[in-house]
Amino acid sequence: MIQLEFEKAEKRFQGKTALRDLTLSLEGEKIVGLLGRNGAGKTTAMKLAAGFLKPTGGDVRAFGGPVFNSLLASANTIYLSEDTRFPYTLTLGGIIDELARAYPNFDRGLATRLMDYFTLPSFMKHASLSKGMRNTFNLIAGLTARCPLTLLDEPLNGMDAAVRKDLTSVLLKEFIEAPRLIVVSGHQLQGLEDLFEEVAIIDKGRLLIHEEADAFKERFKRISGKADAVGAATEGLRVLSRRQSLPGMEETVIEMEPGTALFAPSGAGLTVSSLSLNDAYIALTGGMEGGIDRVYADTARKVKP
Ligand SMILES: Nc1ncnc2c1ncn2[C@@H]1O[C@H](COP(=O)(O)OP(=O)(O)OP(=O)(O)O)[C@@H](O)[C@H]1O
Repeated sequence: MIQLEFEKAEKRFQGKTALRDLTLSLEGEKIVGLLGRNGAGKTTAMKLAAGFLKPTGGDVRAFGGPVFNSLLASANTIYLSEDTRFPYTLTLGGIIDELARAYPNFDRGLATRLMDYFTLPSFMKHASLSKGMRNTFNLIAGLTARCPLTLLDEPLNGMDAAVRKDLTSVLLKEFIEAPRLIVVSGHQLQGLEDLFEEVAIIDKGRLLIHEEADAFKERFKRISGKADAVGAATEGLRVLSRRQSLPGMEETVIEMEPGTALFAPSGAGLTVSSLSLNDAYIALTGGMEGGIDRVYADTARKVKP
């Protein structure tokens, strides 16, 4: 069974620690969402998993050993991001030929049909594609290579809504057709959320949470209503954000301990709703209390930064 393991993995770049003490085990055929804000360390973690970077501390292992400098790991892993470039001289058709030579499970017929569907002419050069087209081609290549470990870094960046929707379906169909461990990283993964079996959240270079996606989502609730009623219902709970929606009205996001239930008295006029996975992780990794409203309020009141 495929297993990707980070054990106290650390990556420093000239004094800057991008990732620290990351211990995370991803196991089996599933789609995992690796989420985090800008600069959290997602790409660094993905590149460590791909064996593109050498950890400066700890270990990253798959296929029976450390992935860095492992030919076995390279042959069984594919990493693609919007920054992935192919040799300038190759056309898209030429890249498909090379991928078919490199990856034994590569489904060339499907890759070609998907390229036709997404209007990616095989005579075009990769470098002349638009950002969205390049990412679409990279995602098609990454999925049809059918590698046991498939690492997709921000795969839907730059795509329009229709293409995002279609490629989300491709991702699901590909997983059903050829189950494998697919790790999808990003910070804007709307549409993909329902495909994740597990989520791992990185914040400021550290692992914050690794949990089943459904259990994770269930723990976050948005409670809105009259400010005093919201305050009473959320007393003693972990409040992640609180904002005034209208004068006297409040909207609060809370995180509950696993296995606990929320007591919201009926008749208090409270609305309790679940959060999307995206909203939940944003609330969890939120910056300053009060959000952007606070910046404007402080600026208006001339509070020193
Ligand atoms: N080659 C490098 N040299 C110096 N610092 C780096 C290098 N690569 C990444 N970093 C730093 O490491 C941190 C994590 O970067 P990383 O690209 O992994 O984040 P990310 O979560 O993928 O961010 P984003 O969502 O913005 O792409 C950032 O502070 C970044 O500036």
